[in-house]
Amino acid sequence: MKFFSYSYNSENIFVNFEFKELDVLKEDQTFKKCGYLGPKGTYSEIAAMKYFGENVFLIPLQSISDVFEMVQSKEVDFGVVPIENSVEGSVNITMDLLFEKTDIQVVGECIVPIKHFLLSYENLDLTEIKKLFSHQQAIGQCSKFIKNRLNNPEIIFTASTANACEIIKDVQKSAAIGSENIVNIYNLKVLAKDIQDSKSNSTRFFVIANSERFTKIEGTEKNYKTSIICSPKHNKPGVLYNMLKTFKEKNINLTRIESRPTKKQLGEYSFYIDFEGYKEDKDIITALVKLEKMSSFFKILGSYPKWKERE
Ligand SMILES: O=C(O)C(=O)C[C@]1(C(=O)O)C=C[C@@H](O)C=C1
Repeated sequence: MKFFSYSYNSENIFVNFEFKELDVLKEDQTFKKCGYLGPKGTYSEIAAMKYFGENVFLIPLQSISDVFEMVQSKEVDFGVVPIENSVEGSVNITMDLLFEKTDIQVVGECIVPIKHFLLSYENLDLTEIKKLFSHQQAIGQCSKFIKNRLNNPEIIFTASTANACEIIKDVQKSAAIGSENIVNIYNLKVLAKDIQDSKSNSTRFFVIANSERFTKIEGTEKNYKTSIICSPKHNKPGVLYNMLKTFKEKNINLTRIESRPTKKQLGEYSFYIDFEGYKEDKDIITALVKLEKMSSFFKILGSYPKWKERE
């Protein structure tokens, strides 16, 4: 497995990155390792720093799928992946990998306010931008700004916002959408600030770990959340109603419900449900046992302390 490695000049300005084999890190067991969607300067990195502080060694990876694989193979102890945004909704790749991958547990959540910047290596007027690069989620979160303030640039989706900043280096009259953090890393010019459509734009991230390794992260039981996935056994009237009734019967408060196609047959869905409480609470066990009996697919993703901003 490869990861990004960075070089900086004497003024601490990013000059280059290269891929290195992960083996070089295996020697260093002092820090826990956390993989995230890189390169350096992504919102995923901000989420990882916010969640772990100085307590982990951050390893930028090339895709969300690599983050899952590295956690699965225990090459890293944790992974941080985006799960949903307040404007654009679910991050489908993460949803699908949570469904598909075994040995993965959700052990934490983190919410990051997302403030997008329009960045370039050139001093351009907004209407001079011919090509605009960024992650699909970021482009979606700035759609009004792009439509109203730019002159219909070609839009190119990239693996991440930071990846967009690397690519535009070699493209004339181009700009990227990314975070404020990235400005100094790549020595970019800021063409516009706060360009997201919603002032309260924020993204929720999951912290994942290998289920074999994981021991409970401390929190007071009443402040836990649990995430599950279930697909109803039969497609008949009232199925979803009956599933949700099991939560009402035990007075369990749902905080999110989303669906994804099962990919087997049109019209068949899996439901991703988050609710308050710990997976080993008595009432929650009762509700989940009942729910599992109604499901053709059932998976407890994990219980984790509700996100609280730290002072
Ligand atoms: O590209 C990045 O910077 C990421 O960390 C990915 C990602 C996402 O997939 O939603 C994370 C937060 C923002 O919503 C935009 C992009």
